[in-house]
Amino acid sequence: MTIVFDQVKKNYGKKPVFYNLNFKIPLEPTVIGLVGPNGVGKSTMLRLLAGVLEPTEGRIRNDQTKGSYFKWACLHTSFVASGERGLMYRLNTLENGMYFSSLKGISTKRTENNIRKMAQDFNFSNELNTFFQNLSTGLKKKAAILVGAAMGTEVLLLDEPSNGLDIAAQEDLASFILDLKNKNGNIIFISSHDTQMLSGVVDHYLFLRDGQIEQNIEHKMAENDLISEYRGIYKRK
Ligand SMILES: Nc1ncnc2c1ncn2[C@@H]1O[C@H](COP(=O)(O)OP(=O)(O)OP(=O)(O)O)[C@@H](O)[C@H]1O
Repeated sequence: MTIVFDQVKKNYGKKPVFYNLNFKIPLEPTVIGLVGPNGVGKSTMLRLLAGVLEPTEGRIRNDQTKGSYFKWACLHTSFVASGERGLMYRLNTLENGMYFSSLKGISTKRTENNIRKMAQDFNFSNELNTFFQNLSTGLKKKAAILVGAAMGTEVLLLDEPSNGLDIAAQEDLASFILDLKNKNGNIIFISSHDTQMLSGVVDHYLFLRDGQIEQNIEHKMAENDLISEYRGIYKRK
């Protein structure tokens, strides 16, 4: 199964973000890093993949599905927003998991069980019953990632997942992402500026520039190589 971008153009009002995106992403267990400077379109790309945004022109499709991409994406992708947004403030993490699963028509019991299980690996078990509004910034981030992952969709879309996490939580996140890929077979897209986290987990990089994919690098990179590549592409000294 493959997600295909056919001549995708995306504007906000008159402002173009993507001009003419043509690429294919095979849906196999992998971690894909979206990289590029502020404002280049990483979050927009994740939202297009999630079906939250529609292309202004062109089409996104799944090569195995006849219906609309939006319908497929609702059931098969989970988008975890950056910042402290994303979950319902007056629900705890278990309740949030059940709430968002019911919106997607996914088994709430399965999500609840997944959250309890995954929380152990993610060092979050003691926080499961805390209202989202009462969690710290980093713990809100963890809660949102946990809920996204526990819904069990094949594709997980993480927007700046390591922002606000302390050092131990960053390590938890990296091993959590690798487990999702290796044990659950997930396809994980990550938008991030965190070169250390990226170099630890990413198998495939998409460098965005000027409304296009400037470089498509299908292998892991050590952090120094990633930074050199970045400097080369964006002409940073
Ligand atoms: N809802 C919106 N309405 C209008 N313009 C928007 C909207 N969302 C994003 N933009 C603009 O689209 C461009 C791409 O934004 P996007 O958030 O996708 O970039 P990004 O690469 O994720 O940036 P960052 O690294 O700062 O998070 C930016 O110029 C931004 O100002």
